[in-house]
Parts: sequence; C-alpha cells; structure tokens
Amino acid sequence: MMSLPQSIKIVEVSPRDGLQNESQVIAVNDKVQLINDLRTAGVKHIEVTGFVSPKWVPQLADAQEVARQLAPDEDVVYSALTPNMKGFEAAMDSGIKEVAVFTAASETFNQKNINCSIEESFERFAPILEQAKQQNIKVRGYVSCVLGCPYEGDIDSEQVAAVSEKLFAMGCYEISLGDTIGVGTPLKAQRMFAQVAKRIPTNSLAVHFHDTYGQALANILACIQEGARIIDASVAGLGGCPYAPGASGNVSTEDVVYMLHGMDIKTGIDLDKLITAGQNISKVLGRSVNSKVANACRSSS
Ligand SMILES: CC(C)(COP(=O)([O-])OP(=O)([O-])OC[C@H]1O[C@@H](n2cnc3c(N)ncnc32)[C@H](O)[C@@H]1OP(=O)([O-])[O-])[C@@H](O)C(=O)NCCC(=O)NCCSC(=O)C[C@@](C)(O)CC(=O)[O-]
Repeated sequence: MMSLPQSIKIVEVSPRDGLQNESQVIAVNDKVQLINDLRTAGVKHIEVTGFVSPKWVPQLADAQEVARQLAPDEDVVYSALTPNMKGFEAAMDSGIKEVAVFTAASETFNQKNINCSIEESFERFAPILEQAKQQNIKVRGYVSCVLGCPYEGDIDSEQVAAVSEKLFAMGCYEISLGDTIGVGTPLKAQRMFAQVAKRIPTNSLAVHFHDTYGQALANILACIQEGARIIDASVAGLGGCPYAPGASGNVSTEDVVYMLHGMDIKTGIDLDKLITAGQNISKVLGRSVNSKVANACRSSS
C-alpha cells in the first residue's frame, strides 16, 4: 500500500491562471475579493497576478493595482509571474515577495507563450534570479507542457527533467510541472514525475494539472504516490492559458482538498469557506461553479 503524507501544500493559482484567459473585464476589487476569500478559507500560498505584457495578456494589465491592494498578512505568501526583468522590477515596486519564472519543455509552446526559445528564456531569467537572491526574494520555476504540447504533441520526460534541472540549478526553490493542456494520464504522470525526481528532490517539486480530459485528480494521486507534496489548484476550476488552444481550467481546489481530507491528509484549508470563495468568483464571472465537490456539497446542504 502506498505511503501517504500527513500534509500537502496547496498553491492556489486562480487569481492569475484562473483569470488570465477571461475576455470580460474583471474589476480589481473583485480580484482582491477573491484573494481575500481564499485567505479566509485558510489558503497560505496564492499566486495573485502576473507582471506580463498587457499586449500579450490584457486581463492582467492591472497587476500593479491588484498587488498594491493586497491585505498585509504575514501568514500568506502572495506570489506573481515575472517573465523578464521588466516584470520583476514592477513586482518589486508593488511589494511582491515571491515571484515565478516560466518556460516550457516544448520549444514551439515557449515561442508562442513568451516569444523566445527555451535557451533564451534561461538567459532572461538569469538576472531575475540574481536580483532575487540579493533581495531575498524566493523564485518558483514553471515548466509547461510536461505531458504534451498543443503544437508538438508528446513531450519526452527527459526533456522535462533537463529543463526543470536547469531552473533548479539557477536558483528556483520550487519547480512546478505543468500539464498545460490536461492530456496526461496517471501512469504517464507518475513516470514523468519520477524522471524529474531523479534530478530534483521531491519536496521541491509541485504538480500543476489542467483538467481538460478529467484526469487531473487521478494524476495528482499518482504523483503523490511518487512523492509529490505540493499541488497547484484553482478554485472553481478556473483557468487556461491564452497560448494553449483547447486547454480548459485547472483542477478545482475544492476537489483536491476534498480528496486529500478524505485520505486524512491535512491542507490547512476550510472546505466550506473555499466553496464560498469559488461561488463568489463564479457569480462575478456569471457562470456556474466548475467543481463537482462544490456542487455536491451545496446541493446536499
Ligand atoms: C515575455 C513577453 C513580455 C515577451 O514579449 P515580447 O513582445 O517579445 O517583448 P518585448 O520586450 O519586445 O516587449 C513588447 C512590449 O511589451 C512590454 N513589456 C515587456 N515585458 C513586459 C512586462 N513584464 N510587463 C509589462 N509590459 C511588458 C514592452 O515594454 C513592450 O511594450 P511597447 O514598447 O510595445 O509598448 C510576452 O511574451 C509576455 O508577456 N508573455 C506572457 C504570456 C503569459 O503570461 N502566458 C500565460 C502564463 S504561462 C501559463 O499559463 C502556464 C502556467 C505557468 O500556468 C503553467 C502551465 O499550466 O503549464
């Protein structure tokens, strides 16, 4: 029987990954309310926005305003994406204390997403990591397309491991492995995770599953069996990357938390309050909550 951890770290990505692909205008107040609802639910790691080019991702053009309205909270880590030094400097000016750089295991996806090759992305990240070290800022590294690419199809796990290892060696303290288009299945996910874990300690690896094919929870459990202890998720299953056609939302945090609590794995999150957070933002977006657990809990109460 597999050995299960006592607790798992949840990294909530809804304010950034969840909202970045929305075409409708979402007020800064509503984004900040989402972040506050997540804090109320006990979420301790929240990716609040991305300091990316507004020409590339218009929805995050308000990054500085969102960051400046964050409630001071010593128990919560607010992080933000920074693709280059311009983004890093803007994040620092806005008081952000943890940033994330992002590249991919697929050349084509990387070109479409950040307009450079994988190798060039490392060159862009080098000064960010240098500055971050001097300023005592933690840097997370994302690797996209770890189980498939919308342009190149299957991706070799060895390539995922090599890109991850490079980010880790450059100073990223945590590497998040992204199944950007949600095509992974449990054994493939487990083998990919194991391949990366040959080079990076498992306590520095996160998994980031989109749920396009309904495989995300199964993939997460498979990776937990392989030693994963950090899970990215998005309340109400919000999410999608503008440069990954066909990709749907992230795995919903409600579903992840329900599964983990059901296995006696602690997350520190109050499921009922989390469901409220998902309902509130779904109301703002004018759509129903994309979480089986949230819908089941509310219809039975
Ligand atoms: C990386 C760039 C900027 C290169 O874009 P570029 O066009 O090559 O950059 P540039 O340096 O030529 O700049 C173009 C314009 O953008 C401005 N600019 C340049 N940088 C910034 C910045 N940081 N903040 C604000 N503005 C910026 C810059 O000032 C200039 O403005 P102009 O002079 O034309 O008026 C662009 O491609 C970009 O912003 N891409 C971001 C795409 C993105 O955010 N994708 C979604 C996140 S990744 C994801 O979702 C996957 C993940 C992480 O969730 C994991 C998974 O699921 O796999």
